[in-house]
Amino acid sequence: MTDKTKATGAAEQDRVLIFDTTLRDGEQSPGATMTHDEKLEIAEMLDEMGVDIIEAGFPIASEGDFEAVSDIARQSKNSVICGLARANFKDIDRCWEAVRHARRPRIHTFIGTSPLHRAIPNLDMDQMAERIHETVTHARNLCDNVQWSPMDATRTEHDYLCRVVEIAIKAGATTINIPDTVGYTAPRESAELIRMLLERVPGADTITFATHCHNDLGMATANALAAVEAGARQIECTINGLGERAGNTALEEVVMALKVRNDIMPYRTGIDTTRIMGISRRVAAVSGFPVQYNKAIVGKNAFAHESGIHQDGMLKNAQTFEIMRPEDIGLSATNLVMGKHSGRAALRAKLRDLGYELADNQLNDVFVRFKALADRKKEVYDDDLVALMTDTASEGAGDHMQVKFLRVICGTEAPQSADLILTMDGTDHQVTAQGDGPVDATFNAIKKLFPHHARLALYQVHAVTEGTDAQATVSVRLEEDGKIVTGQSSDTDTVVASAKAYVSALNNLIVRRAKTKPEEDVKSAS
Ligand SMILES: CC(=O)SCCNC(=O)CCNC(=O)[C@H](O)C(C)(C)COP(=O)(O)OP(=O)(O)OC[C@H]1O[C@@H](n2cnc3c(N)ncnc32)[C@H](O)[C@@H]1OP(=O)(O)O
Ligand SMILES: CC(C)C(=O)C(=O)O
Ligand SMILES: [Mn+2]
Repeated sequence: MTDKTKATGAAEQDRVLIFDTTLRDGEQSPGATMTHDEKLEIAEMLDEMGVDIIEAGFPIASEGDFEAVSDIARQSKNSVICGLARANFKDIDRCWEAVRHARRPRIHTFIGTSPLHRAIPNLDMDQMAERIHETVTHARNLCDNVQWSPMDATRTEHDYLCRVVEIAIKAGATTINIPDTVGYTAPRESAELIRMLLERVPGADTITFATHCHNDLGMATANALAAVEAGARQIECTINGLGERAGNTALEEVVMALKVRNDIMPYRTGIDTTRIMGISRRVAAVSGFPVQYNKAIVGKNAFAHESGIHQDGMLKNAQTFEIMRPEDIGLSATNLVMGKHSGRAALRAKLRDLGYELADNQLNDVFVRFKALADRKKEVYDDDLVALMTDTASEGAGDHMQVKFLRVICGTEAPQSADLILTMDGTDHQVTAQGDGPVDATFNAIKKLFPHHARLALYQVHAVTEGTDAQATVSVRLEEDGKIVTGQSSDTDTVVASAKAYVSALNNLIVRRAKTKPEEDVKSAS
């Protein structure tokens, strides 16, 4: 074993560590905020799929971030749990307080080292070098697993970059991450930078180099892979490439590229690739960022063939037009067409393919919903079933209210109006309200029955499948006193889906209030 493999903890030189930052850099995408429970769920899925390091959040950023990182640390099984901290003792202490609950904690501290970024905290080169020495030393005194990042490394002078990387290594950093913060580099340059650091920095062979790329010029995956070929052994990435601006390197892309082109990139990851589709769908749902149809690996069209020559080739030999098998990323291997004549056995098999393992009583419940949907739709597609499962998961047995009846009058003559019956704690309440459009009228009706001050932070609709009988999935995000809750629902009627999503968010809000306020306050607030 070489010194380098000792430092990475990897058994062999060909092992590339996967560092997922969906919950930190991914969540920084404007509008991608996830709730506490959603973060825990995604972290569990990341852990189970074999992600080596999960960056769970930025603990100093808010109480919510701190709680999320602490709880993810507590629930972690195999993954290293990492939190982000700026280059100051307060951030680092707060980060340690959160990650220390993990079986394998890591502190990730960073500072911008390029000329543009050095000007922000107004530090000259020497002062910044001193700050790096102090903060990495402090982090290392708390935790034996410390990652340091020179933010905007790809626009930092090489001599200065070598100098600060050496300081961080001497102060005890075990991983040095080289971020292309603004997605500026290109593959050859990305590789040369890692090679240059490995050659010039004393001690570089004792730590792991990581690559952290952004997709501003569409090169995040290529840049990350180039860095690996030059010696980086940790790739920082996010599910679906979620992240600031144009996003980060997509986990599914680098992992599948290393698997499919192992002949020319002989590196291994520890990822169970059959879980890719499941987590991609879940991250899309909870972040409210749908995956574009032609997205590599996880896009709806990634394995779809419509043109005759392609279909002919596929029928004769799938390898003619497919470089990987759909099953490898967890896409349905069976070709069961689901509709109103399907039974429980087919539904169970189909849901298993989609990543849902159900007990008998759960299956019975889902089957009733499936039949109701199949009565309204000719064919129930995989995405319809995923929407159905998401709906089932977001409805709790202890929900305070449910939509019982909704009739909306809409059309060219304003105002539109909604007749609504909500069952609230077992009692039906009826109301009529008007609004600017059917959804506005419906939301006004709900608000009349359940007055509140939560702000509607997001209302998003997308069609689950094609066709005029397609289901609509609606996501609603509400914000109250800095706390965020979401609700989701699907229905072939967009307004019904909207009403149910709004009510689901309000049910979550009630739970949230109960967790943060004394009993009496909760009652009076509603
Ligand atoms: C490239 C990246 O992804 S970096 C991570 C970016 N992520 C985020 O910013 C999300 C979370 N951030 C937040 O919640 C807030 O910005 C907080 C809580 C961290 C800080 O909030 P505030 O104290 O109000 O500061 P604000 O955001 O206005 O400005 C950032 C401050 O941090 C300083 N700073 C920024 N980066 C660093 C760093 N790496 N090390 C030390 N200080 C830093 C800035 O100089 C500025 O301080 P100043 O106001 O004294 O000049
Ligand atoms: C905090 C750092 C690693 C970052 O996200 C970036 O530079 O893009
Ligand atoms: Mn980043």
